[in-house]
Amino acid sequence: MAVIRIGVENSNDEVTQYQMEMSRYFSSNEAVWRIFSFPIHERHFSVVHLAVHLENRQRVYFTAQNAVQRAAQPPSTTLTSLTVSNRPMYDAFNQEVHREKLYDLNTLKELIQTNLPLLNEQQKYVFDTLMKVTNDETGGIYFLDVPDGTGKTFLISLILATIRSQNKITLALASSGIAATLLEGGRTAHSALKLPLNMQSNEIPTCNISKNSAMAKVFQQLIPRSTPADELNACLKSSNLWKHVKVLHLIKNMRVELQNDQSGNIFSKQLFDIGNGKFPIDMLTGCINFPLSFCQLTRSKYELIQKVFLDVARNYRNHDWLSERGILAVKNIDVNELNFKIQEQIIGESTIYKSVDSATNQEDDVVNYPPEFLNSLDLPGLPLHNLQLKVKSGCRSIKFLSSGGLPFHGENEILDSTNNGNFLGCIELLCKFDPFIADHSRFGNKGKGVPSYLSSTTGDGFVLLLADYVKTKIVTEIKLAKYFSIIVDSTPDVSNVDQLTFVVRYVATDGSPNERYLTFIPNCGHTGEDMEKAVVSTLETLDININDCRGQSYDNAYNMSGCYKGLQNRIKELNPLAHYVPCAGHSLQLVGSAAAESSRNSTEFFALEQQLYNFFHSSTKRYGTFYYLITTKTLSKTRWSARADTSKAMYKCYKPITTALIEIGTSTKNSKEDRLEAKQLSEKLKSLEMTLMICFWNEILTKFQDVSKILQGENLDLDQTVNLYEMLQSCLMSLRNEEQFSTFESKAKSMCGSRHYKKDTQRIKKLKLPYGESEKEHTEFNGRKSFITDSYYSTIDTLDCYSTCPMYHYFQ
Ligand SMILES: Nc1ncnc2c1ncn2[C@@H]1O[C@H](COP(=O)(O)OP(=O)(O)OP(=O)(O)O)[C@@H](O)[C@H]1O
Repeated sequence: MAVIRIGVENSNDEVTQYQMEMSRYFSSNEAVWRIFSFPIHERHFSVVHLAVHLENRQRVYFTAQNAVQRAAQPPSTTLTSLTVSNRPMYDAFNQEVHREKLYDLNTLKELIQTNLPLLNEQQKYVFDTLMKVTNDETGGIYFLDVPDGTGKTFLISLILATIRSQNKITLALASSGIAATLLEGGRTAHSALKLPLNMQSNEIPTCNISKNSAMAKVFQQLIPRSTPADELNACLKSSNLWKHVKVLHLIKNMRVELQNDQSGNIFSKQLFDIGNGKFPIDMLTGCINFPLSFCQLTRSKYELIQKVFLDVARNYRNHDWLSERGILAVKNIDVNELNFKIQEQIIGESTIYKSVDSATNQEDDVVNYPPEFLNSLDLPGLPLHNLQLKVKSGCRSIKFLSSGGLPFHGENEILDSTNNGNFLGCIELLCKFDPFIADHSRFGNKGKGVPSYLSSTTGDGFVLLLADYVKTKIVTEIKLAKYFSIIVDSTPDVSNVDQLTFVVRYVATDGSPNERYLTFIPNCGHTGEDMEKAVVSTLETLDININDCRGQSYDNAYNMSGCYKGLQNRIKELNPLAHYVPCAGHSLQLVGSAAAESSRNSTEFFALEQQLYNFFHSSTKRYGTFYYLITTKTLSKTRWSARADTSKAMYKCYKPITTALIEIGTSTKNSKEDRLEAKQLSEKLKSLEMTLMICFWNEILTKFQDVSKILQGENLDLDQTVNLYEMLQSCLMSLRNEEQFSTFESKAKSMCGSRHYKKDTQRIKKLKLPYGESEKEHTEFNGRKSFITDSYYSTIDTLDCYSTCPMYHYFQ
């Protein structure tokens, strides 16, 4: 604890005493609090522990150097600054004057015209007295000694309006924020007079009241450190100033007068009597005893809740019922306790929402005002840091829809309309089971300009909040993990906007590998340089240090993998430890694509697959009759799973497909073109070469597909990748022999019924021999041998080429 000691000359100097003990803050509120002997407002205790004294938050400003400098050149106080003519002060003054002249004169005049004739006799007297001294500019100190309900707010508002309507300035100041809100243009005294309460910019966050100043003398008078009797003597009425104060009274209770509320009248008188000390004091406890006629007293908070909020579990949905009742409490702590007790009686799961508090001036104040300190504040007018609520169905629906990537909105945003989309549909469904949300939904969505929790704007806001929350969580995890790798790829979305998908991988603190999507970057360009800018700026925005990047994985396109201008090399120039690993799944697809084009028979085989797909899908009738024969997937260059599915379907349903094609080709119910196309397809399909291709590719693609699926798993490591490749390679190589080919061949022959290769049944072309070569020197393969060499082996060799390709070495 930092203690500032000030030399003592007068032992009765209360200000010094306090400064000596605790370095506490002083204000007039303190005086009033002590005079009245009860706290007027929880957050307005004038004796406040400085941040300097809060545990673990010490702020010590004085060092050996600045203490000397401070003594030589003391900083100017708010008051002394006023006397120095400087530009900022002048501007601030003008601003204040301007602010006070902004009132709408017509509205003020209307208010005066309406309320002035309503004043009762006492109010009129007070009004006339105060307006006279204002107009005469004679001035004075007036004390309005009035009990509650006598119309002081009504009267003061009228006085303020009258002065302001004359284009004059009048300040409505109150010691607490709540009191200030009751008056038009009302402000707290410390805000309007710039009393030094700003602990952010003020290095000495105490009142600048020097020991011998006039203000210190006032404090000495007001707050003696003695017996209650001394304190009474020191109250405002005993002050020297009091003889200059003119006291005005209002007695007539306007609430009773206007509403004819006699119980209110009795209560008001009783309060008055308490104030005047007319209630007897219990000698044992020193407290006053309330008479039995004083209100309806309850013995516990629970009983009070039962009396005011009877059967709240059922009635809370009735807003009119709710708006008629409330429990007032002096302290926020009691208000919160009552709230929780009432809430407990309502059925439903409650959720705690926490505020996100941070100092706006990130550079300096983050240290002085840590979140723990900000969260500990219990400010009037603001919810607590921990807010417990029972409304969440709307948020849950948003979470459900966004996690499933489902569209939210429909053609309109009207509840109970058929085309209002998934979100309002969910709400309508919830309304059937949750009475609370059903009750809330009766406010509906009134449309533009009327805020509603069910509007698309609010919904979008929630989605953004959820996205932000998830993103922040991922970034926090990355920072905890420290090292990470990035995966980036671009692809056009459904609206044809090119999106760069940004994914990170990291090992969480529990040792599990995590792969998380972070963001989409639209239209960032396709060159390595463009991509580099996008990646670097994204990491910067997310406050992730690129130096902690240990890996990069992209597809094998040149702009990504290029060893000079590719993204991988550019990132490596920034951080040499960011090793590049090409996408294993993508490498396999590329090898597969090359193999599919390695021989004429392979190309024809995949073309036939596509033709069959088109043929069956082009007619709904055909599709309806034969849908079970074919896969619904069209071939894709990059998605090999589609090819694997189609080949499998062709292999498994070879017989039914050929039969169906023959049926279509011979039935006169079909058009000539369809019959012709079906015949051509069935002939192609029944050829020995195509049937061999079906058997062979089915075997290969099934293996590729299995490996590809494992390669896409998020828990795969590089060792496993290399093992998988090696396994696939040895599988392929085990197929590369005539014996294995014979197995495929006999299977194909039994499937299609044909025993001959096309080449063997065709007329042998006469060869054009180069000059000097004889026909004997030239060996012509038969159909089988040609197929093995040109199609079977060449496909296997192309597939095997990954073992020599650079990607494979990367993995190794
Ligand atoms: N002369 C008047 N004519 C009509 N209504 C009046 C008059 N004076 C006061 N009222 C009404 O009486 C009610 C109580 O007045 P007001 O709130 O000004 O009293 P108050 O002394 O400030 O009360 P409290 O001490 O409880 O804050 C208000 O509804 C106010 O509009």
